Amino acid sequence: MNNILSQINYPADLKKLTLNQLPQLASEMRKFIIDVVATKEGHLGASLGVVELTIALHYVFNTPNDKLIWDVGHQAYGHKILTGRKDVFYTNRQLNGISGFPKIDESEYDAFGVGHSSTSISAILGMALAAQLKGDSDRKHIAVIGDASIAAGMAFEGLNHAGDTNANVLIILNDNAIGIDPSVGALKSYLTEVKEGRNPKANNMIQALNFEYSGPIDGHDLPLVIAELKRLKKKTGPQFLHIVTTKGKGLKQAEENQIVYHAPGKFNKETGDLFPKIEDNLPPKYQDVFGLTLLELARKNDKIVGITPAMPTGSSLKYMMEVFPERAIDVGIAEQHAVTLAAGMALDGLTVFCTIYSTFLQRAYDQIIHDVALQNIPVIFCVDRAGLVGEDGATHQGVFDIAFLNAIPNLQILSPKDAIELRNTLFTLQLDNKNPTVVRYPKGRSNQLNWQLPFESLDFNKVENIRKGNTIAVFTTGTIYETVLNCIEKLPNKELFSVFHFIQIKPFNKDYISDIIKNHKEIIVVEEGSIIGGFGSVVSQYVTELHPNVKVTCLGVPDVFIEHATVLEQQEICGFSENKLIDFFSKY
Ligand SMILES: Cc1ncc(C[n+]2csc(CCOP(=O)(O)OP(=O)(O)O)c2C)c(N)n1
Ligand SMILES: CC(=O)[C@@H](O)[C@H](O)COP(=O)(O)O
Ligand SMILES: [Mg+2]
Repeated sequence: MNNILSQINYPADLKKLTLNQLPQLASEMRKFIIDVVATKEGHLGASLGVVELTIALHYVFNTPNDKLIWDVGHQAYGHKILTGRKDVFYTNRQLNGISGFPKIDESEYDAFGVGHSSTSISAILGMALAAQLKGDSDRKHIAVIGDASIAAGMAFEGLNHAGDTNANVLIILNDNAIGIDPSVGALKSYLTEVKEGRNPKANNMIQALNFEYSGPIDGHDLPLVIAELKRLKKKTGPQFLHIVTTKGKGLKQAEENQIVYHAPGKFNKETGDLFPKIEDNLPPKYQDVFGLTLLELARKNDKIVGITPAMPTGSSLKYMMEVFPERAIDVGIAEQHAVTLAAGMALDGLTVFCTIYSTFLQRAYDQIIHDVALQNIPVIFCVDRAGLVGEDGATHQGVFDIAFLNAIPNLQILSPKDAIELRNTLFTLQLDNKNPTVVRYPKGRSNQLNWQLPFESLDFNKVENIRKGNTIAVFTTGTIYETVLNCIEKLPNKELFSVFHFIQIKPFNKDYISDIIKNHKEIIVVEEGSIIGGFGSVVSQYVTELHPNVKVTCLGVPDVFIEHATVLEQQEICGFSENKLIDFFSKY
């Protein structure tokens, strides 16, 4: 029964409620979020944890005039529901539906687009300083940031600057002691001690940065949170409020199993139980091919270490962490640190596998260039979620890595075509790796049930001729090769097409291209990455140089941000879904 929520579409409606009605609204909002996420999927635990805070913020402040930024934004479902998107919330993360993250072009209440963590303090400070410069002293500026996200370097850069201003900013630390996986680091220990009243220096760290600190308070005590926000609203200068919440609050299973219920997939909305997963006869996820193979290799090679910035579960480094906790490290949300830490360890003779999602590796670009490639340090970067990622959408696409990595000297870039090749790539690299190397693999499952075969060493320079045709050479790299091959086998004119798989994108095997060109008139490149600067660009560059009469056509991700949808829909939009490829090839 959404008796109160049914009357609320905007904060103005919320403000008409009495304080006594708000706890009932909180419980209706939780039920609404659970009902929708149970069937449509998405991020659950974080939004359940901030229902009271969300209500309190929109009750006390004057949004959208006052600026409110949610760090990462995976906890902003309640915010979306209270700011005009309740009726379309069922479209969350779907094609043409609302985004799973705040987005400035979706609503005037979304003050800043988010998805990657730890940006909120800098952005809100920017707005607060802009207001000051424009002579607006009334506007308020609030950023909500989690305990895992505040530990990142960028958040500290923002705090350091904000504390040196008299800007009207309120930073709210939503401390639930967990990120996706349990929070780590000395800051986490400090916050735990503050919450438990064990730290005699309690709050000094924030106060030392010149913030007025308040808390820790119970973030589920709605009257208390409202009273505190009202008090802080009257203040000027940098304020910091520390609230303590429970991730998954209100759904027993989500509170008890916070890692799984961060984004649980479909579940029973009445009981909260996950639907039983029949995973026994499914091929492995690529992340598990990485995680389980690394563990297998680490058992035999004691030089192997693993590093993840805050994604032990998502990257499956957790398997190695369970068995070799001292050799597999979660550094928290700290991609830049992870890369340079890897450089330090590798320089001392360790075989370092640093696993980072493609989208989050963007944050460590300078570290890859300056700390690793420039010094030719043989770190092995395992770049997960490389390619289209589906429902997380534009902020999380792993489609730029080939383009941004290709420009870096000394780097070897590998894109195995399937699970077995990924497994053998990892095996080969730990035998003897002299250069910094990137191994890319996508989100989702492979198609190979029996993938744990005896290891084989690979020659990465070899280009594999997977199918022989007589006129057109189709070049692919990575797992998209399979879609390409399947399409070609269905064509009436299939005798035209040869298919080649390049596991190694860089250094590029240009000698082999000359061989291929002797027997083909034209080249088509298909890749699951940005067309501009991607694998196709490299092919075009060499072919134009060496064989200017040979035509090269590139299919890949066009020069636009690809929004949330399923991966198949995104492939359709980009023009390399099965249907689109069949249409394309059959015109030859
Ligand atoms: C730069 C970056 N690295 C990693 C992630 C993946 N990620 C999304 S949410 C999250 C944990 C956030 O934890 P916290 O800030 O404590 O928020 P909570 O989920 O507890 O509300 C992580 C690691 C990200 N979004 N951005
Ligand atoms: C909010 C966020 O950044 C993560 O939760 C991300 O959605 C994880 O992606 P995967 O689901 O692919 O692990
Ligand atoms: Mg947290």
